[in-house]
Amino acid sequence: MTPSDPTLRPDPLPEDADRALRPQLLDEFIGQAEARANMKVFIESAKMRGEAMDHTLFHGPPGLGKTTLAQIMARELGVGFRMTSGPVLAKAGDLAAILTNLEPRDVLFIDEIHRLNPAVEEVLYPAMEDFALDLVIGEGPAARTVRIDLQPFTLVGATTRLGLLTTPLRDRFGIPTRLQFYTEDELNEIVTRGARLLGVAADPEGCREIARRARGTPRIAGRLLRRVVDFALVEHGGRITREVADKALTRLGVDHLGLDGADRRYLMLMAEHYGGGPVGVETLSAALSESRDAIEEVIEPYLLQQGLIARTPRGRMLAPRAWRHLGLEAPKVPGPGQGDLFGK
Ligand SMILES: Nc1ncnc2c1ncn2[C@@H]1O[C@H](COP(=O)(O)OP(=O)(O)OP(=O)(O)O)[C@@H](O)[C@H]1O
Ligand SMILES: [Mg+2]
Repeated sequence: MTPSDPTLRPDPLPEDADRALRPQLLDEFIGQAEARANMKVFIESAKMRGEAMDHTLFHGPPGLGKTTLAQIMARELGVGFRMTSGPVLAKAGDLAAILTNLEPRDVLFIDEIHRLNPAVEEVLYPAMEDFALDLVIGEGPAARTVRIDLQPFTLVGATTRLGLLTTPLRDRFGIPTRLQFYTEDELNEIVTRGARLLGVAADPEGCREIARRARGTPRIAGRLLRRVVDFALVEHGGRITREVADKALTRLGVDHLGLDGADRRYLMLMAEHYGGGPVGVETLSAALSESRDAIEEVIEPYLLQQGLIARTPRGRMLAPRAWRHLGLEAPKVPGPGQGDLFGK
């Protein structure tokens, strides 16, 4: 396969420094202790057996390390890494071309696997199960199926929306792995390591402040670190202290819980216009001019994890913690349907 192949898009790295901060080996990867310990065993076992590792599905909110772990897997297994994504694979033939070009035991990474077109997904079933490709030759009554054997390979899928995967696809992954938001301590380690790799002087309290406000997400931690470095260099003599981090993050609109402008707009809308809910996601999407996907994949998971909102069958609701965070008084008389949260 040549680099000009449209299905082999380059790794989406927004900034060069991203590459420098990306852990290369399982032991450098901080956090996700449970997933990492399991992966270590599965990788070791596959190497001992000399077989392709079982198909693995990473799911969880954006920026938690799905792509990074897929690359680490290939490196630790000592096999090739091929990368594509659901929306890029338009036709069954696109995927067939990639599959027939794999070397034995290669890792094929399909990002956004919930966005595969159904015709492409059908090709994947026999490929995953039997390492085979079923080609239909001819049309009408003369059509017949020819089976082509593939090299054994490991499919690694990544998705932010597990619920959108079809059951047959989901069932074919032997190792489904959910990635969690990172703890403040883990992010602190990531930020400290990042500062070291970027060669900037940073106080422990400075790193801690960035970690606390990174929304549980390594990608955000890396981005905030780079912005704080900018402020530190230009306005504060180059050293990251707690004060510098706090000033920089406040200027960037990141509050003490790590919420950004989009998060606060979401919470304020619910508080000011809907009395704390329940509000349907479509209503929120229209009022905020954000896509429903962005709301469900990017904004809500962290707000839910932080106990700022709750999902109920009738829609989203603000939790008491969100009212306190916004500095607003929660309505005294629960609105209709608020019994779920206020213990009616
Ligand atoms: N455990 C970790 N330790 C250090 N850095 C990490 C860790 N996990 C992720 N990162 C960094 O965070 C960034 C985002 O990671 P990655 O691209 O793997 O996320 P993702 O889950 O694939 O996100 P998306 O869903 O948007 O594709 C990368 O720059 C990576 O270097
Ligand atoms: Mg990714």
